[in-house]
Amino acid sequence: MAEDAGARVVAPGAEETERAAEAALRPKRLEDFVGQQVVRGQLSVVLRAALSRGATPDHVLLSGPPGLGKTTLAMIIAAEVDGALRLTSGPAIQHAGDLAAILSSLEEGDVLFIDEIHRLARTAEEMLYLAMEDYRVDVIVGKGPGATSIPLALPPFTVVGATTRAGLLPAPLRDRFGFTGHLEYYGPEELGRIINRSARLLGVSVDEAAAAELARRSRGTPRIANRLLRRVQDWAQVHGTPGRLDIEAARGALEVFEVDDLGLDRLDRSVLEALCTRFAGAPVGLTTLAVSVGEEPETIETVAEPYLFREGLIVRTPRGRQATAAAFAHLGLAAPEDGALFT
Ligand SMILES: Nc1ncnc2c1ncn2[C@@H]1O[C@H](COP(=O)(O)OP(=O)(O)OP(=O)(O)O)[C@@H](O)[C@H]1O
Ligand SMILES: [Mg+2]
Repeated sequence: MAEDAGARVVAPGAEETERAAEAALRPKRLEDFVGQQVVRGQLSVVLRAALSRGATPDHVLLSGPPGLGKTTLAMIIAAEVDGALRLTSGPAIQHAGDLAAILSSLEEGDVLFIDEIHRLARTAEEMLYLAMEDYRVDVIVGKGPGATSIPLALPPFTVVGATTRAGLLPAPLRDRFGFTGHLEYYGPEELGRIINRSARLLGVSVDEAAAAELARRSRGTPRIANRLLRRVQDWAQVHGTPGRLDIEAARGALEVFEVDDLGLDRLDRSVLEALCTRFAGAPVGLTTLAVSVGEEPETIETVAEPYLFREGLIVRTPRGRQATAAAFAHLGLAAPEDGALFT
């Protein structure tokens, strides 16, 4: 999700240059992880049970839109069970051999984090099934007809998979995770807590009104909340009092960086505009919509749509995506009167 994050301040993807800033704000333990009550509670039981049994915890799958804390939770899991964290990702594993090399170097109690696990190569997927279920990997030695496969036993370890597209995971892979946590968008109160925590870590003071304004406009996403906070810090540095983030600084930064009243970014708005204006409120297929706003269908589906659905700005009908009356209202447009709208 890193492609276009630089262009839009509220894009939920993480950019390379932002990694350090993000790492500094990442909670390290489960108790510092704000919100996600359900997943946090479930994970806490899974981890504590394993710890008290002296066993490695079951494999964990984390799914949800970008920026909600999947990578953060993977790191927390490793810290909580005191296991070494090994990081890789679906796209980084081009061949089964790449995965075999990683698996055969694992040590007991390691936590293997596989980001974007839905993009794993098919051959690697099959190898992973075996490794997750039987703690075994078949290493192929030699080439052609003379190649032989040598089974290698692996020490017990935990796979933590992360995906923005749980629906794309083949069922056999999904079934090998003992626990699946679905991360949901955060509410304003939780985002407010995250903003206050981050401000403390950044050594700036943010007043209540400013924190509330940022929380409301962070698109339910901690990554965006933290990013907006840093932009407000910039604004205060240039136009206000350095280190003092008040409502004026918050509003100033939000205006400069074009974050609208609902926290929608340019992509969100261009999706809404296409649905409301170009297609006049009629249902539109995903591919047509993607072409119309000049983005990949996957980006529309994983980055923009989940939040627009949640906010009731669009609905999915059997004939495609459709803008709601709330979308027309948000754009300041009159909704069509012929009852064509879904809601
Ligand atoms: N519950 C939380 N409490 C505090 N901070 C959080 C929380 N969740 C996420 N963050 C912050 O948001 C940032 C983004 O989180 P993270 O990288 O874990 O998202 P992700 O789900 O892995 O996103 P992606 O799908 O893009 O990989 C982190 O830097 C972290 O500081
Ligand atoms: Mg991540």
